[in-house]
Amino acid sequence: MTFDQLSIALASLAILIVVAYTAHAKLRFEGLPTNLPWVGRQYGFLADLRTRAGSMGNLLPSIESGYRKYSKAGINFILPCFDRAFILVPGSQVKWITEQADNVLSAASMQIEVLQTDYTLLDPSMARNPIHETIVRRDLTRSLGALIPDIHEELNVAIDEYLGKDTENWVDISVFSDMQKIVARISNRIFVGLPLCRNEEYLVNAGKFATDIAVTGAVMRSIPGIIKPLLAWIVILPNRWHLYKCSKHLLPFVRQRIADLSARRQGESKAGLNDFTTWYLDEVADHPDAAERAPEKVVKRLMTVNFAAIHTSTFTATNIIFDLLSSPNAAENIQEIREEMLHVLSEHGGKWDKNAVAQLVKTDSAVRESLRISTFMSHGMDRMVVSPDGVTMQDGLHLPAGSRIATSTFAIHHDDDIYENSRTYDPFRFSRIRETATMTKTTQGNGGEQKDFTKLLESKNLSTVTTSDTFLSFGHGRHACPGRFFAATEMKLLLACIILNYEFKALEARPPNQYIGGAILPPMQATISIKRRQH
Ligand code: HEM
Repeated sequence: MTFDQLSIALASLAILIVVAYTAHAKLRFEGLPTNLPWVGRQYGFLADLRTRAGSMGNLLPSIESGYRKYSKAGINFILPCFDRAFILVPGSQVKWITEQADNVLSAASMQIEVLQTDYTLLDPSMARNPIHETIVRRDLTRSLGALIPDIHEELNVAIDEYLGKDTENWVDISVFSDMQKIVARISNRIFVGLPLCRNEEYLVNAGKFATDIAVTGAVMRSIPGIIKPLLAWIVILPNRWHLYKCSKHLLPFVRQRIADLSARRQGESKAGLNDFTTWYLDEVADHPDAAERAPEKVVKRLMTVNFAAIHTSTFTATNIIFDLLSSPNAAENIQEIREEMLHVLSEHGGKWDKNAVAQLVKTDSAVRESLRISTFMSHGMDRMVVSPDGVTMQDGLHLPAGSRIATSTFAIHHDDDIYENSRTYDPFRFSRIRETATMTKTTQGNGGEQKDFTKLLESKNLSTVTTSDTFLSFGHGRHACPGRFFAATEMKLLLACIILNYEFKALEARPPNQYIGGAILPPMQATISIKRRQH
């Protein structure tokens, strides 16, 4: 086949997809409750097409306007997106979402649909039987204290390598790109350990695989059901390629680890292995489906958990740095955080451990505040109604099976009735209350006990890992991000390594985020100036 013939064939295929898609997408706006207001919908000539096109650039203005007009009055509204419509429920209904059983409102079904995981993760069982979630929720969280020295060591090696050691000159660094490299390293220190967590080829391709899932997931969603399996093999070629590149490193590693663990079980080796791969292999050692422990499957689990960890934490780390450096009084804020770090370190013999990290109250507040103001989700708590009879909400609205619901995460986080001066990054917004609680505890006598207790409870609910119906960056309820305990520790230690080792030039303005559909991406090209401190 000549190049021209190939082009004509591909163009015909593309036209076929678009025609089929248009017919297919029209159906997705049907079956919604008829008595709800729509926000962002176009009417008249080519209305559906214009509505979908309009949602591609930036959904946020529609969500914010619907939030102000309807959600604040406790009313649901319909938000049309490119390939489906969501019913956006008010913040007051978030608790109701968390109370529904998984066979009524499903988080997994949404992930399977949005990311098209049956195709993009290259194995439907990854999302349909998410054993890795249990491992993250249970084993990673349980082992976090013991892993802090490893995380800290890896951070130090990574910042030396990526941010440099020049104590004489100011250096411009690309924040997003360096954070991505550092996050991939730290995550893999706890997924696969040394030395693989420092293998550039593996890390780069694991990051690319994570991007593939988001990108090819969006493409796969646009392909109608009948021809989806046929086209999938072309669309997910990048996923297969990056999996192949990672497998070259992961497969020998996993095979060796299986052998080591088998030796350990027989008492031949006392190796103290403490990472995701070990926890996963221990978990599936007696699994009724032997395929779960096949090295190829373990590799896919590692790729899946890399996907869950890398972009989320990279976006967060990038946002924290830009928020801090462009905050009012940036230099003073950073100095205050630095003093807290030095004080806590000196109280813990110069070493970071679980208690020391827990005492970084101001640092924690700066992280939570950035997750609040710079959440990367315009909507969140996405769920699909999966009970065949649908479900009826507290306000009497019946949601038929197949409805997709979500809440306005960004608008809730930027509501002045919930957060005073909600559009200002105030790094100590959450620590001020926690500090007051501690002071109350030490200065009040017996009469103050009750107040003390209430304050302490309140303060506990303000740490980065605590989710609520007004703090939704990790979701909320049963499906709230299980990796958040690790992520919060990682972010605080990352900040400690950077702030204790470098000076920064404050930014005059926050480089703007980018908005694509419902996603809010941090600035990916922006740089900052840093200089290594002389110790
Ligand atoms: C700052 C970094 C992170 C952010 C902001 C974040 C955010 C989220 C959000 C919003 C959800 C969906 C919750 C819902 O639907 O209610 C989620 C789910 C999840 N996250 Fe994270 N995440 C982060 C880091 C991580 C890390 C490091 C891991 C793994 C080590 C991880 C593993 C997962 C998993 C497995 C789920 C699915 C949970 C379920 O459906 O039950 N995340 N995350």
